[in-house]
Amino acid sequence: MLKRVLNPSPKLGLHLSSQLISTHGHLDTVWLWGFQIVQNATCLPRRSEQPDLLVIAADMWDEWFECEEASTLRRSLTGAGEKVGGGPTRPTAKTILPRRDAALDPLLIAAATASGPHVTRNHYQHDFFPGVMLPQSEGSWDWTKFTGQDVSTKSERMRLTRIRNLSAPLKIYPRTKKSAALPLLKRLMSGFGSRPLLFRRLPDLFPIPSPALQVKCMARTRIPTPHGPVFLHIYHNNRDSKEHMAIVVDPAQFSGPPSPESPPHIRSQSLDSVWSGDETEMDRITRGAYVGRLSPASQQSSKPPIDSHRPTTGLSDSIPSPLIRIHSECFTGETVGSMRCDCGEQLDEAIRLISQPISIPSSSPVTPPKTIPGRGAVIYLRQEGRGIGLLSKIRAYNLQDLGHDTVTANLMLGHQADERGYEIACAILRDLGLGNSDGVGESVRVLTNNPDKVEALEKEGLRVVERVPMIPRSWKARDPQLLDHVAPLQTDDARVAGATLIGGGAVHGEDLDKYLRTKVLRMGHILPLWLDNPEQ
Ligand SMILES: Nc1nc2c(ncn2[C@@H]2O[C@H](COP(=O)(O)OP(=O)(O)OP(=O)(O)O)[C@@H](O)[C@H]2O)c(=O)[nH]1
Repeated sequence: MLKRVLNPSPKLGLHLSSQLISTHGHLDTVWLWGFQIVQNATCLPRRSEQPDLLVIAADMWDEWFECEEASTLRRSLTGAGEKVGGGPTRPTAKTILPRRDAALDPLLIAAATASGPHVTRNHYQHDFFPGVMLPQSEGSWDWTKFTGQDVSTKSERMRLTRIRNLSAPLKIYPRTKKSAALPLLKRLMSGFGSRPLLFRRLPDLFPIPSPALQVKCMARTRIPTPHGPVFLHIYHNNRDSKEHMAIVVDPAQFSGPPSPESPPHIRSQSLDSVWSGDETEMDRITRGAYVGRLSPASQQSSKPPIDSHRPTTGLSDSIPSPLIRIHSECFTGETVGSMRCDCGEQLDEAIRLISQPISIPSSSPVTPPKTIPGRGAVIYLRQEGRGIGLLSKIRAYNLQDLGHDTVTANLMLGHQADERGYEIACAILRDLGLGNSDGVGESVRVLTNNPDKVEALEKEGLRVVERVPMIPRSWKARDPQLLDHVAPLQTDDARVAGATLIGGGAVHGEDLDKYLRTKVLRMGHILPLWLDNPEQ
């Protein structure tokens, strides 16, 4: 029954669930999960993600609300009894929208109801399905009806006209608290049939408590880099479907367990824990829960609780806190080698700085200082384009070429200047025993010029003992005095260029200068501004 009401076109719904969830992580908005319920009401919650949107034919409302599946759904969403909060309010004529077609078109529904203003008609065409414009492709908007006939038929011509209408130039919808896309939704739905549809965000219907954030390290492995070995950790979480990462620098782990005077190893608690009673040694080793360096001759799985999670209160004050960086994904800067920004360079520089050996002064004048390997981590968050996504960032670049700066370009596209969040990063840091939250774990030094980042970390309860600036390499090259700002200090001659940074060395150029100036002048980044012309 629920299936019939919510999903008049099961084939379409199934396709959406599987394809969009797997390939369009940034669209994990409401309606998708709504469609998941449609497919199988018993599959909730999937990795604790909750649906937000329910699409239902208005004339089926009463029937749906009374049916057994709806009760099950309500119970599974709210974890409470049947009549939660008196139930949803009855639809009124005002809130009912005319239906556009006999079969629901989830692509349009998605476009119209996903909350971001980035979801425009253009977005619908280009992003949801690569083949959406091709009538013959499987991605055409209603392939349940697709019979392979050519476009000379009347219905095909009408459909193509509709699609063309949708390709009007990009229009920016202001971001509002509720769905910014309602006007778009109304326009999309108008003129197609008369059966009314209801759109309801599930949180409006039932108060759904959002689950506490959890992160879990799914796998870890050793990666040799030009700066030394690192351990790459892949994390899953129950907030989004992205694979965030931690790049841990801690080569001391190759030399056996730490002594009581040396700092603890930086290890993931969730990775080292036992996942199930029947987990074998090989299972643990394969997912990276091993100690030392893995080789054909050395295969020792970690046995929880392992030493790295011991309290650090007895540690010598002369051992500096681990150096960390919270880095946001930048495909253009890190993979393509774009010189519009310095993100690729920053990633490389962060790993280099964290890997620098640490000199610990001796308490006695006769004993020489001790050197320990560098230690810390880069938390690599999949928040491309300061959280607006790659597609919007690319559009923003075109607006920048028209003369707008990075902040204005974001705003013109209906985004905020910065849409990132650091909750997941903090949870990952805690899992690694870093951040000294609630008195557990070490406090950290953070590599950044962005004061908002430090504030966000501190708000999450992490203890930041120092902000270490990141000076762009090209600026350092122009003004050797700037070298003083980087600690631990290394001259450029001693720097090993990261092999992953396309072109190596420092990024530079007019575009980068504009970008960096905007960061300082409009985003409050703490960076001694390099000006070619001090009069400017
Ligand atoms: N929207 C937008 N994002 C950009 C642009 N250039 C780089 N980015 C993104 O900016 C993010 C890096 O953030 P930044 O603001 O450069 O630096 P930060 O991490 O806040 O600060 P630092 O820690 O000092 O580096 C990455 O996700 C990049 O993809 C741009 O022109 N527009």
